[in-house]
This record gives sequence, structure tokens and C-alpha cells, in this order.
Amino acid sequence: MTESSLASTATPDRDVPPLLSVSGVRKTYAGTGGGASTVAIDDLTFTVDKGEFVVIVGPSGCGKTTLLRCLSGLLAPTSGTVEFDGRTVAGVQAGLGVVFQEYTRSLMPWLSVRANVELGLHRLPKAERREQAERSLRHVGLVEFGDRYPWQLSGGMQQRVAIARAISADPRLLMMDEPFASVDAQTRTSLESMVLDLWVEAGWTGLLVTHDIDEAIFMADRVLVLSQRPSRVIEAIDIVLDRPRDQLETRASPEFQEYRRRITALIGQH
Ligand SMILES: Nc1ncnc2c1ncn2[C@@H]1O[C@H](COP(=O)(O)OP(=O)(O)OP(=O)(O)O)[C@@H](O)[C@H]1O
Repeated sequence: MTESSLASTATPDRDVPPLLSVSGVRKTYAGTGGGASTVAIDDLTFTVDKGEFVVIVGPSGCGKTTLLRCLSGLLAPTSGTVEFDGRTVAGVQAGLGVVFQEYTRSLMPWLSVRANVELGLHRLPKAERREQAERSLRHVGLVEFGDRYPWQLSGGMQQRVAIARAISADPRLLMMDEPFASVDAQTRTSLESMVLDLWVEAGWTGLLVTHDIDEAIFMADRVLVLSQRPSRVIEAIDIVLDRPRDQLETRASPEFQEYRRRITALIGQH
């Protein structure tokens, strides 16, 4: 699949209740050995509509990973609520896929690529599990690498395996925490385009966190700009750029430059 091979059909559906509702979420980490506690995120409120691709951008250390862990049920917020499809998130939730930055820690080195993808499908009978894993690997262009081990693949390919695992169970919402931060620049742009193609094709809702402003604009329907820690949403910006987006043309457009100027200024002021 190439970045421009698919026409964009995924459009947010704002006539139905939001798929994800985040209300007044705050997370404080207790200090160790009598030290001061850390307020990582403070009173975060926003929604994500079905079919949207929302990107959260904020400075390093502002609490993005903490937020994503709270949203995915891996961490309990200190206060506030997270609702996914109308139900309060508490613990790991069916229908939610997560991709982390560090693929070397999320993939099992002693399992083949195929077996790593099948890990997300353990509830299915074996034949179905195999079929769905193959389908996911095909979607990320790695079907012929199923018998290899993760350490036999490049970093970008390993992250594609992690993405294949996350999408294999047909999530309704795919959350991604700096998924392209550990790969080289060229691989990064091709992974960005691949994820957008998958989003259009499969119709899940996307929520990505990054500190890369250009990446945020390139990917998003809407960018939520976070302040320095303790983070809160400074502004939500609708990104009105045609899809499918092209890595060269879209980024060179005057509108893209204007979004970049605006978001850079916002982050600099807070
Ligand atoms: N388990 C923890 N215990 C205590 N403090 C933590 C813990 N995890 C994160 N923090 C603190 O919370 C703050 C936010 O961290 P977090 O990793 O969520 O930020 P981030 O925006 O994802 O950072 P980066 O952009 O560098 O990845 C930081 O000050 C961090 O030191």
C-alpha cells in the first residue's frame, strides 16, 4: 500500500455520542521515600468521535504516556472518568488496541512474528487465530515474514508487527503512544502513511500521542495541544487538509505551515 493509494472515506461521525469521553482526568504519582508527589495530568477533558483521527501533541514529559495509560485502562486515574462506548474504563478493555513506542519491549523475542500477532487473539480457535494473524500481517506488508523472529527484522518492521498485533482483534479504537519515535526519519514517514491507509481501510477510530508537531498535523482530523506538566488541553484545532495526504505535498502546503506556526506558538506560550 502506498500513502496515496486509498481515497479517504473515513470521516468522523459527530451525530452519535462520542466513542471516548474523558472528563476531568487527573493523575498524581505518589513521591517515593517521603519525596513530593508529581501531578502528571490535571483536569483533562475531551471527547473522540467515532471514525475520527485525533492526535494529542505536547512537550516532552508533559504527561502524554500517563494519559494514554489512563485511557487504555492500564492505569487508574486519581480522579475523573474515562468512558469508552458509554462504559467507564476500568482495566483492560475489549475493543481497544494499543501500540507503544518501544516495540522491543512489547514483542516477545522468543516467539515468531506470527505467534506475536496471535497473542492478541488468544480467545479464538487456532485456525481462526492463524487466519486473522495472516490477514493483519498482510495489511502491514509482512505476510512473508511470519516465521521470522522479531530480532531478525529492522526496527520499522518490528513496529509494523506491533501494529499488526494491535489491529488483529479489529479494535474500535486504536491508541498509539509515540509509535514512530524509535525509527529513522524515512521509516517514520512510511509508517505514518501506512497507519493512515489502515485507518481508512479498516474504519477504526485513531488516537495518537506525539511530541512531533508536523506528525500531529499530517495525521490528524483534530489536534489537541497539551500544556507543560501538569498537562491540560490548551486548544483543540481542527485540521482541514485534504485526504489522502501526501508526505511531500501536504507538508509543503501553506495551510500546513500555518498549523505548524500556530501549534508551535501555543506550546511555546504554555
Ligand atoms: N510511574 C511513575 N512514577 C512516578 N512518576 C512518574 C511515573 N511515570 C511518569 N512519571 C512522571 O510523570 C510525568 C509525566 O510523565 P509521562 O511519561 O507521562 O510524560 P510524557 O509526556 O509521555 O513524556 P515523554 O514525551 O518524555 O515521553 C513526568 O514528570 C514523569 O517523571
